[in-house]
Amino acid sequence: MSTLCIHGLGYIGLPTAAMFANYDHDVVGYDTSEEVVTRLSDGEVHFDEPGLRAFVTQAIESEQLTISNEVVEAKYHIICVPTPFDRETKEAGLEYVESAGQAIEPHLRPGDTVILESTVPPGTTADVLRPILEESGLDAGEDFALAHCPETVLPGDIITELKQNARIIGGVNGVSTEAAVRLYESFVEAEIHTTANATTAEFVKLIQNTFRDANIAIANEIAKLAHDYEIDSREAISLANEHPRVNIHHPGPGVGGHCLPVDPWFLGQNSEELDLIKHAREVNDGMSGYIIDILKEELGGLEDTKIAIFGVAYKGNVGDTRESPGLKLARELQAVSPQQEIAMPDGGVEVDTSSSPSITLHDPHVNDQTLQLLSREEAVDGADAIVIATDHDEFEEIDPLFISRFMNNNLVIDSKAILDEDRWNTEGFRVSRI
Ligand SMILES: NC(=O)C1=CN([C@@H]2O[C@H](COP(=O)(O)OP(=O)(O)OC[C@H]3O[C@@H](n4cnc5c(N)ncnc54)[C@H](O)[C@@H]3O)[C@@H](O)[C@H]2O)C=CC1
Ligand SMILES: CC(=O)N[C@@H]1[C@@H](OP(=O)(O)OP(=O)(O)OC[C@H]2O[C@@H](n3ccc(=O)[nH]c3=O)[C@H](O)[C@@H]2O)O[C@H](C(=O)O)[C@@H](O)[C@@H]1O
Repeated sequence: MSTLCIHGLGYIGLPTAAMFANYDHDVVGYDTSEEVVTRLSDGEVHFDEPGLRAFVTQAIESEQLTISNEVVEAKYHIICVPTPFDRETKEAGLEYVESAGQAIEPHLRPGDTVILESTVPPGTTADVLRPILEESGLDAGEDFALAHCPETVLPGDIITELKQNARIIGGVNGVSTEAAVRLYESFVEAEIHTTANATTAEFVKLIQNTFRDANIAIANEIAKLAHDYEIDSREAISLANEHPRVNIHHPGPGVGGHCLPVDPWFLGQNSEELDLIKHAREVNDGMSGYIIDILKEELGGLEDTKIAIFGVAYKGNVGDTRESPGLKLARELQAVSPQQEIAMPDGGVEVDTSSSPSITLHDPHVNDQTLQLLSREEAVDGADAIVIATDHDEFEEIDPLFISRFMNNNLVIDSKAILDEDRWNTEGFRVSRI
């Protein structure tokens, strides 16, 4: 069994480190964050993912996985660091990939293999990471192997998908590809596909998420069309999907997470050819505006209203709020009424926010002190409308009769179509589905 150093112990690196360790490799998990290292060393898993705590504990207790704040020499280095998205430039930040490369370079030995798992724009492994590693005086493909092996696991089901998803591996040459394949074969149960080069593997990963994003954009546009024809978009989509070659996804409040809304931009980072893909992004980003229009129409305007948003996680049953549609909706609602500047007698200026809708947030899965999340009852107290923005299981169980006692008005926008509409109607609610 091989020695491995995993760089970055987040949603991807930590389960990957534990997986290799539980398959008898000697793994050192390295993270630059002192907090992450300390918490993991104390046996605490710092984010919410089903089954992960026990899986990591098993790996640490068997002494196959060690948590460290230092990079070590290893036969395999696997890079799972963030690739953040710059909303202004719409580009990938590669600074963490670069610093991981710089940290590996002094420890690199002939015969070692470096694998980049982070999601990156096409060309990153060959044009950004390779030159940094070659500062060591060793040649990629000759003295050490270098490959990209993108990660495709679904948050909420990471441990199962790590083993069961097909892998795409592309090295800077055939020897590099083979070295990476040999490693992943130790636990991957699905097929391992190889590509001509690392850039193809990077491209494949990005078009998978781009396809899903564009498909959801079609679903969102269908939902808006169906609304105009006064028909149920979900029923129509489900019936359309009875065709053997049609698979339309589900409409909703927009597309969240740090992958689907971001990867289409990574795909176009070094090309001028994004067109339909860019438009699909705009359709998905426009869903918060569409919900605001429904709220305005149903409430006769938003002045002095109170809107409760249920769900600020980016999707159901996770606690991650990156690119959250619920939070985007809250921000846009707060900006709906232009705040009036009032000239004061002393010559100063005050901002009158009295006409802006007031927003409350509720999410049983999110634990973020900065968001001022409220309990279910506090959030709906005096509210004119509830917007269900995430399909958490808990929301399906909400008792409309109980909720109605607190509310000032009776509107519910169910953007995920998870409520029992008849039951809510019976208790006097007007339910509008996306
Ligand atoms: N979370 C997901 O669902 C998926 C993520 N990805 C991709 O995987 C990559 C990692 O994503 P996440 O695990 O979600 O990120 P994350 O933010 O959860 O974790 C990244 C970790 O890397 C650490 N780190 C930063 N720079 C480092 C360095 N130079 N050396 C060692 N550690 C360093 C951070 O402290 C953090 O703990 C990203 O490119 C992401 O797009 C791919 C598929 C799924
Ligand atoms: C092609 C694909 O399924 N990619 C997955 C995706 O994970 P992620 O959790 O971001 O995906 P998701 O479950 O589609 O959710 C993204 C967003 O899309 C929304 N969503 C999803 C499906 C749908 O029919 N309608 C819809 O509106 C969700 O509510 C959420 O806001 O991106 C991950 C990644 O690349 O990080 C990748 O590993 C996962 O396999």
